Amino acid sequence: MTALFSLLPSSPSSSSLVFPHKIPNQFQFLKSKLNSHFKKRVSISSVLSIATDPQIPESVQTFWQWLSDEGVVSSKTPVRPGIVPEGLGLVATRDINKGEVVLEVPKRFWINPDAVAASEIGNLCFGLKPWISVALFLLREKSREDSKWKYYIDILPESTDSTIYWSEEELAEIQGTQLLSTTLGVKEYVENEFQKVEEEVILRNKKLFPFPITLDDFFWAFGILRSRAFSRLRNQNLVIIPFADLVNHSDIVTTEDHAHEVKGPAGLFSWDYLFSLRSPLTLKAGEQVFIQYDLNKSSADMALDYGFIESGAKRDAFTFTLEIPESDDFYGDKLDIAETNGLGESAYFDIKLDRPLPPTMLPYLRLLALGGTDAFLLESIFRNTIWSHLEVPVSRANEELICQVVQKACRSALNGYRTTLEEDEKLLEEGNLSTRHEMAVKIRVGEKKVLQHIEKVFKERESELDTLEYYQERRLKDLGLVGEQGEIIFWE
Ligand SMILES: C[S@@+](CC[C@H](N)C(=O)[O-])C[C@H]1O[C@@H](n2cnc3c(N)ncnc32)[C@H](O)[C@@H]1O
Repeated sequence: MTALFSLLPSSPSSSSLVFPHKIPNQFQFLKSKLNSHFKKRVSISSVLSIATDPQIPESVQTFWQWLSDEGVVSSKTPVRPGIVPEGLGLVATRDINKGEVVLEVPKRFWINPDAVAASEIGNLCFGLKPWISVALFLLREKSREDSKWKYYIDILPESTDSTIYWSEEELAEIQGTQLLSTTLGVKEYVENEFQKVEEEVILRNKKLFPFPITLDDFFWAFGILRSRAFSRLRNQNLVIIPFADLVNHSDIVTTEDHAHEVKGPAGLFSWDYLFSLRSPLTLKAGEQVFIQYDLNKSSADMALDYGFIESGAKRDAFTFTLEIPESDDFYGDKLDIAETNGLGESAYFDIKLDRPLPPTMLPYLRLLALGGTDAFLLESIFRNTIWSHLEVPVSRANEELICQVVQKACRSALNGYRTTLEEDEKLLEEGNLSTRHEMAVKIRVGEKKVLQHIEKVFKERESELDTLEYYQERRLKDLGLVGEQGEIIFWE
């Protein structure tokens, strides 16, 4: 029965990827020089008040000083960097109103494909995927003693808890999950892209890349992009904004429109585009500024991109990948119908616990299962109306088949985990898990709950098969051949 169509684990998203590493600090020898350089301006530092905070690492103080020298921050800036549970973060220096601008960063500091194009490696990067060109740019700037972004790059983390940085042993904790297959897919993707760019760009341009770039370096850059780039600005799909990227995420924030591109003063005598960040929350002095990174990301997306997940089940999800097999007798017709209705040979359906099934999932399932005495619906005369027929049950056999196949797929996915839901819940209750282990268990719990939920939905549907109305009855009704009570009307 399952041969009718296949249910695959979610496909690796080609979007996320990363890896940690330690790049030796090539700038150590400059430090004493820089320190004396900055000491001369202690008065400005104390106005900006972070030099007096012993918790703040020297690199962050130097970064702050640089922002001050460049006119990006001043004594009026209502936030400063702080050490918070999420690593570095932005802390209010005075009470801040909801919607108030907390920082503005001129375009000349943004790191994006435009910055790459305008740089020495612009020509080399022409035609590369935007993220790859920005990754190369970041790595090159990281190695340069005279980089404009040096003080910013110095405060970037070596890694996050993203699953792409996990060891084999840590990954074993997510065995059977979609997150594992996505993570492995992403790692393979990054490795392949690295091999290509190493051969075609890095090794052929030793003058511009005179330092070794390893796969780990490339993963580092990739991870920085996945966890820090802003993507929803006007005209900007991939942009790193130094300073603004210190802002952490909180699920308390339920809107996403905090970042704006505005035109404004960007120095003493110049105007430029500014990245402007507004606080979505009212804050008291000393409280942390938070934003919402992405309302649509699942827990697995968050784990992969940012290396953390929220508590609570609202991001728990399972992606069903359905596919019209080429071996299907009606492959061509089904593909045509799917494509005419905005779907394809494969279709992905993200299912969440508290949400109804995606609206096109049942029609697509019914299409996949269509055959036998229902196959007449695939004939070309039905082509304009077929989708509306698929939006409601087609026949008992068709509906029964989809119920059984989906339940079977859920059970098989549930059997792929090393632990049961009960065992996972006990582990969480007992506590004492490392950050990554806890994340792994929560991901397993989330996926299993969604799978059990889907199984239940289709089990209930299967129990209602006798009460559903199918195509033939609807057709008879349309023709006036069935009465109000469902009785067939005969004529003398
Ligand atoms: C845009 S950066 C924010 C600045 C970052 N905290 C730092 O130290 O540089 C995003 C990263 O911050 C951390 N982060 C942000 N929000 C978090 C949260 N609510 N819980 C745990 N970590 C968080 C994660 O490591 C994430 O990859």
